[in-house]
This record gives sequence, C-alpha cells and structure tokens, in this order.
Amino acid sequence: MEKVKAKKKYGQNFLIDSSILGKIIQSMPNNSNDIVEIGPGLGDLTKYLVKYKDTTAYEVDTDLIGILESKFKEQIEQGKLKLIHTDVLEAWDKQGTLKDGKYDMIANLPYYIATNIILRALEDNNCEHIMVMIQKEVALKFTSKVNDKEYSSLGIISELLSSESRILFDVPPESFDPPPKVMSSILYIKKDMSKSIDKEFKKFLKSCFTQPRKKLSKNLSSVFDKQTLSSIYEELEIDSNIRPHEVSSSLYSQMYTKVKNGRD
Ligand SMILES: C[S@@+](CC[C@H](N)C(=O)[O-])C[C@H]1O[C@@H](n2cnc3c(N)ncnc32)[C@H](O)[C@@H]1O
Repeated sequence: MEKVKAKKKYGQNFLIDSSILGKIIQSMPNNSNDIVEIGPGLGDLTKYLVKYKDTTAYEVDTDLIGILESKFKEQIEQGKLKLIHTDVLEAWDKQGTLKDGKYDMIANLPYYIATNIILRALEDNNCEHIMVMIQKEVALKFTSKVNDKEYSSLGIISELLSSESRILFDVPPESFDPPPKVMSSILYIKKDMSKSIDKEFKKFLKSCFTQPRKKLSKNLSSVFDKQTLSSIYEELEIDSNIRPHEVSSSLYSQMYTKVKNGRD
C-alpha cells in the first residue's frame, strides 16, 4: 500500500482484507446498472468494481485524487471510471442525484456521514440498490423492525422505501487500516422504486421519538393539540398507551397522512 497517512477528518479506514473485498463483489446486484462509489480512497474496492461495471466515484480528499488518477489512468480514458473530486453531500445538494440514469451504490462509507448518505440515497430516485459498509450499530438501525430495541426513524424510513433491507455480513476492525473502534457491517437495501415519502415525514418521526421510552401520545402532545391527537388515535384505533417503538411503519405513515390532511 502507498505511504498515505489516513485522515481522521475524512473517516479514512482503508479496507485491506481481500477476502472481504471478494465477498462484497460476489454480493453485487446482478443487473445492468452502473455503480456509484463514495470515497474510493486508495482504490482497493474501485479496482474490482470497474472490472464489472462502469463506475462513478466521488472523493473529497485532494491527495487521494492524484493517486487515483494515476492508478486508474487507463480506465478513466476508456470511460469505465469517472472520478469526481468533491464532497458528495454538496454534489447531491447541487444536482439532486449522483448520476443520471439508474445506479447502485456500493461503497465503504466514511462513517461520520454514513447515516446522512444512506438517507440521501434512499431519497435519490436514480438509486436502486444500496450496498454499503457502515458501523454495525447504524446498520442495525436501518434494518430494525417494530418492537426491536434499535427501532426508530431510520428503520421506519428504510422499511417504507424498500422491498428488502438486511445485513449481509459483519466485518471486524482488523480488516481495515487503521482499524476503526467499532464493528462494521455490510448493509444491503433493495429500494421499492414505486414508493416515496413526504419531506415533512422525517420531522413528524422526530417528534414521535423525542423521548423514545415515553408514551407516543406524550411525545406528540407537544406538537399537536389534544383534540387532533385523540381523533387520530380513535380513527386509527391506536392504543393510548402505545410507545414509539411499538408502532409499525405503516401505522406511522397512516398517522402522518391524517396529520397532514388535518393541516391542509
Ligand atoms: C472508509 S474510507 C473508504 C476508502 C476505500 N473505499 C476503502 O474501502 O479502502 C472513506 C472514504 O470516503 C472519503 N470521504 C470522506 N468524506 C467524503 C465526502 N464528504 N465526500 C466524498 N468522499 C468522502 C474519504 O476520503 C475516504 O476515501
């Protein structure tokens, strides 16, 4: 490996275990979509991705861009790799999507913005599959279901926008250089492209989980008046003692629709 000092501020933990790289490649969705990789780093995953699919890679670190440009000179010239030097979140803000046409996201994500990236990918209409390395703790949140300990807005949003979400396998710290402090997992989400959620829905969920162990009605009482709340509970036949982690994603969606219609 090149003598490159990993930068903490960019969440750089380079994947050095070739068996894990092989497992990621074997699990790639079998379709004709191009790939978007966020944070190619030193190109260890990129070199496998470009063998199979055209890839667009977003990298923020100027020092790494130089290394990648010389390492992948041929693939860049052949149009197999498009290297974009920018902060991926800024690219999303400017363009609304990371690529024209359908794509799958495959990446070992910078952990400090992993949750944000997955939420943006879930909302990006061109992204069909998400297969990313993240902290295990965050992967458990995105795959959580009603009544699970980790169940919260991330599990609800992911369930409402996907047809499948699961952890493919775990990856220990020693598979990286430098090793992260936490266990990692590969999260896989197959989006249901017919579904979408309202922008305000996330805010509504935030209110629902302000105090996760308290009754849902208590959390919502600070946002909605008593009468609106009791009519929603009544119409949807919701138990007044229910707590936020006991409400299914579809019931949250129904509650939100009622709240929204009440406001319009
Ligand atoms: C965990 S490392 C993964 C590196 C490489 N893909 C690997 O598996 O070894 C995360 C990568 O994301 C890059 N990165 C961090 N923040 C970014 C951002 N806002 N936009 C684009 N890339 C970013 C880092 O510079 C780093 O290359």
